[in-house]
Amino acid sequence: MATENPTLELRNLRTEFRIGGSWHAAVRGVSLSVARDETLAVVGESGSGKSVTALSILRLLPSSGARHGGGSIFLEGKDLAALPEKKMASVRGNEIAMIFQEPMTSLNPTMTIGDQIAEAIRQHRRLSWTKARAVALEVLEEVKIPGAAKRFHDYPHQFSGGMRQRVMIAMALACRPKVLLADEPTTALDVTIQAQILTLLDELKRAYGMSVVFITHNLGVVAQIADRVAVMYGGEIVELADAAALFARPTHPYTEALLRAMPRVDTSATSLAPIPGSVPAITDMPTGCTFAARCPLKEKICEAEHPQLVPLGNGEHRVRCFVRARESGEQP
Ligand SMILES: Nc1ncnc2c1ncn2[C@@H]1O[C@H](COP(=O)(O)OP(=O)(O)OP(=O)(O)O)[C@@H](O)[C@H]1O
Repeated sequence: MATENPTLELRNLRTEFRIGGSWHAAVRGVSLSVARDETLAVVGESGSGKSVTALSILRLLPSSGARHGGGSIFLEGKDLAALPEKKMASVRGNEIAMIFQEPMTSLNPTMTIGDQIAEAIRQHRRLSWTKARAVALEVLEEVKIPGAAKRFHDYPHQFSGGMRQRVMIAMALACRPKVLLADEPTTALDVTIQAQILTLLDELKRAYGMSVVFITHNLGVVAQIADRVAVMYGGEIVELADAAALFARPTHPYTEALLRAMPRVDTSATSLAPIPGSVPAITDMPTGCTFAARCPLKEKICEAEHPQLVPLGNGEHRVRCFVRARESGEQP
């Protein structure tokens, strides 16, 4: 889907891992774009390639056993895949920041919260400790930590899970990145705290004019935060659409199955429909459609040929499915 002047754009990105002496792709030709002020949710089951896509953008994959298998990663037109490592190091944290599911693993338990944020700022900006601490306090206030000035001197274990995630967000946003990659940042939190963090991220995105890539397996979270959605399966995007269009007209059978597996608060239905089968291993990718083995609509062609991501109607909605494309009159 074309986004005008995207901040971040992936074109045909491919990432491979070496397993048992040969290379296998975990990200298989992913193209997407995210504009300023936009939240793109990347959704899919465990193993569908969401995290590897995010780590590939930051070039944070292990240097042995993983490789860039092709494609480009444009940040405001600059191809990160082609940058020397030294320049890439300054992009990380400065222009693109990332937050993860479990803040405790990223925080230093022996250092106060304030000093950790100040240190993160000093890695990218030439500021004195006094100035960096002042900026750190400002960002702690921006992420709405109550009594920020006092909590500045506390250690990570003195914070609740939700407050620790706010600290991680403060640290990520301290250098005003253009892009925030958020990998399941609310999964470990209870629903109320999760909703508060999603609201905070949305406010910060607007305030700073950021682009957010939000990775989750939870369509409920997608409904709360996303402007657009990329559904991933088997290392590929299988459906790409505006969030409203995706929920109104889910088209790929995998998206439909994800929606059926999603708990709902607006109906009395209590039974969820788990998706039978599992995501294929990267060592065992089928030649045809990656979802064919689990698909209720499967036809002969689905096992024999690989479908392309084709536009439906006005092109804002795309799907990688022979059957759905044919139904809508498109040729995959
Ligand atoms: N270091 C690695 N070496 C080999 N294979 C890997 C490695 N990291 C990830 N993979 C494989 O790449 C595929 C995609 O994994 P990825 O972590 O991106 O999925 P995901 O959709 O983010 O799932 P999760 O929500 O569990 O993180 C999986 O099949 C996984 O086993």
